[in-house]
Amino acid sequence: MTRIESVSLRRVLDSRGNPTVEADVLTESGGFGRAAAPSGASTGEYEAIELPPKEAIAKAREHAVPRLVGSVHAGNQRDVDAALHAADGTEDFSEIGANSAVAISMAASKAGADVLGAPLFQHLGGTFRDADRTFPVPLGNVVGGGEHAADATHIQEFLSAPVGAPSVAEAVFANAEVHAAVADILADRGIPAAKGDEGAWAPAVDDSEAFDIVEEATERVAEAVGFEIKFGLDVAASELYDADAGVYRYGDDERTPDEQVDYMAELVDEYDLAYVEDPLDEDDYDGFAELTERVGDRTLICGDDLFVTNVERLSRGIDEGAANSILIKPNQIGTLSDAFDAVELAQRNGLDAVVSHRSGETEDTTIAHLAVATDASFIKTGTVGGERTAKLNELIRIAEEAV
Ligand SMILES: C=C(OP(=O)(O)O)C(=O)O
Ligand SMILES: [Mg+2]
Repeated sequence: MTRIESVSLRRVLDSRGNPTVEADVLTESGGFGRAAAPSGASTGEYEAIELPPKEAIAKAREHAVPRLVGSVHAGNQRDVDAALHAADGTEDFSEIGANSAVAISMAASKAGADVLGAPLFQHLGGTFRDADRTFPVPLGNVVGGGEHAADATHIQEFLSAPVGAPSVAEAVFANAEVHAAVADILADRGIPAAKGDEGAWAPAVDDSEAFDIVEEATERVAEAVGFEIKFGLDVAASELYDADAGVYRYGDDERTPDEQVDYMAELVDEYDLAYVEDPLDEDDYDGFAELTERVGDRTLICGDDLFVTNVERLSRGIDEGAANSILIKPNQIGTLSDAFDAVELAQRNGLDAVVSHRSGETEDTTIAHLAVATDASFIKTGTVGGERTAKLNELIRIAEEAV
């Protein structure tokens, strides 16, 4: 029923205006799925390899498409993803490109769901998925800089976290209100701001003023909506770390690794942060472990560049107590099966999963379904902008359909 009849690949635009890979998968019974690869800017050193889209498409047409067409069933995601690995033959998808792999993997999952007539979250989550389970809380990027905007904050993302929201929809709307409140506060202070790659405000303020602004915005909106809104960070600390000098650079200020751990722990307590992603460099398992030991009982310490959705790096992190949550980005590892394996390993060991977009995105909504299917605690997918609201609006629809 779900045997693959054709796989078409093309270049389309992502939200930064760069070309990316889009895949169409058609089954013999007429099931259809389409998906496009996102793309990071603050990419981790250990991520699967993204090839230039033209090259990724040519290689996938040569090696992957012949293995899939006529032999693999789109409804069996493990078989699809095993065929992609076999076609590639490397550890990091450097032959066909993780961008081709993830586009095909996600498109096949949608074609499988289409044949079944099931929503994608149900196809991925399985028939015994508990309909009563809670939904992921959306983390909304409201102020940011780093690699996502020039002349803005050093910390890459300040994330609104509406942890007390009674529903997904109210959480999504609250994040949009925090984004708007930030704009009002910036205007009151006479600070002009453009937006960064993910739609967050990117003012030329130092990080301490950004904390002040985001704290005020979340408090204001929490009071108006009547539920708790905390906030969190993606420090993206690998981008701040100067490995030669062994220090983190915040403009002219620098912090040693020990000072960085202290600084992060102080921020958690000063602002009651709900979430801290990549507080340390991607090679610093020890620093992650120390910080998790100090504040992991009251916040999530999340590994993005540290784990890159990779079960081997995650296993080491579990052994060493580095982090109590993992960021899940399917394109970091290349297939949905690999992403699922990372979620399962994390959850079996008591870590939270946080499903995430990339800074370069498309209208693709697969991650909204993935977050619900895996019972992820949080989903990080921006606040405003069409490629971000595509996922947020899909979450609202899923929540309506799933009850
Ligand atoms: C979404 C992120 O940014 P990018 O896609 O640029 O890695 C991130 O670092 O979590
Ligand atoms: Mg990150």
